Amino acid sequence: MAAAATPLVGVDRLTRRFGARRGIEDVSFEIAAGEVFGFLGPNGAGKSTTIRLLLGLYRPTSGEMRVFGMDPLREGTRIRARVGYLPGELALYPRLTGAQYLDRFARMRGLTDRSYADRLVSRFRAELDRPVRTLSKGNRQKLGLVLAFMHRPELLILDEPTGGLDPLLQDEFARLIRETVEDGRTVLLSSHELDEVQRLVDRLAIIKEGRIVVTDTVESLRRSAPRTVEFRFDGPVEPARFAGLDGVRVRECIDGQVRLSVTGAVAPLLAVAADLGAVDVTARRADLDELFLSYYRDVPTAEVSDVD
Ligand SMILES: Nc1ncnc2c1ncn2[C@@H]1O[C@H](COP(=O)(O)OP(=O)(O)OP(=O)(O)O)[C@@H](O)[C@H]1O
Repeated sequence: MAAAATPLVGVDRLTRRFGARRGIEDVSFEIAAGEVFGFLGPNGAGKSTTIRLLLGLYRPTSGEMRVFGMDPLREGTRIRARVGYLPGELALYPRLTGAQYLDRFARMRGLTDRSYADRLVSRFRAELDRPVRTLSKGNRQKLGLVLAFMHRPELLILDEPTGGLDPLLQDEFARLIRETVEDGRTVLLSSHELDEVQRLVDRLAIIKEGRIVVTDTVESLRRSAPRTVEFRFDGPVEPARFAGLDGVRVRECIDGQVRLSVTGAVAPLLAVAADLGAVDVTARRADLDELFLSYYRDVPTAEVSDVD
C-alpha cells in the first residue's frame, strides 16, 4: 500500500546516539493512515528507541519526525493523548490492581463510556482484582493491551505485543488488530518475531543494528523470497549444472538428491532437471523465513546457508 500524501507517521533520517553508543542511524519510513505497519528486528536493533522518539520521550541526535503532522518534541503531550502505547517493558505500580489502573486511565483520558473497555477486559480475560505484582507476565500483557486499546486511539504503538499470550489470545489479538484498521485506525507493531509480524501487518521495515535494511509489503517480500525445490535422480548428478543458473543456489547435493534455493524463473531449472532425467520433484511454497534470516545475518539472500 502506498503511503498517503500526508503520512500519519513520517520519519526522515532519524538518528539517536547514546554517547558513543549506537541507538538508531538514519532511519526513514512512513506510515499511512489505516495501515498496519510492522517494525521487525532482532534484540537491540533499535525498535524501542524509534518508538520512544516518536512519542517524544527521547530527543533525536539528528533527523526529522512527524506524528499526526506534529513534532513529537514540542507536541509530545498532544500526540500521546491520541496514541495507545503498549511499551515493551510494561512498568506498573506493583500494588495497584488492574481495576484501579483502568479507572486511572479512564479518568486521565476523560473516558466516560467504559463499555468498549469492558468488552476488551472480557475478550482478553484480563484479571482486574489482583495487585499487578501478583500477575503472571501474560496477565500483565493482557492488562497492558486493554489499557492501550480502551479509548479507541487513532494510532496504536505496540512494542512486542503478544509476548506471553497463549495461542487463543494471540488469535483474539489478531482479530482486534483487524477490527482496529477496519475502523480506519492505524497500528505500528514492533516485534522480533517474523511469524507475528507476517500474520498481522501490511507493510514492514526490518531494522538491524540501528539501520533499516528493507521496507516493503509482506506480499512483495514473499514474492521475492526463495523457494525450496528438490529433485531426485536415479544416480549422482553434477551440482554445477544447477549452480550456473540465475537465481539458483545449491543447498545440498547428495547422490541423486538435490536441494535448491530458487528466486528466479523456474523454466531454465526445469529444463536442466529434465535433461538430467529427474524422477521426482517437490517444491515448497516461498516463505519469508529464509529471506528474513538473510537480512538478520547480513549476507545477500543468495549466500544464505541452510536454515532447515
Ligand atoms: N537509554 C539508553 N542508554 C544507552 N543505550 C541505549 C538506551 N536505550 C537504547 N540503547 C541502545 O540502543 C540500541 C537499540 O536498543 P533498543 O532498545 O531500541 O532495541 P530494540 O530493537 O527495541 O530491542 P529489543 O527487541 O531487545 O527490545 C541498543 O544498542 C541499546 O543498548
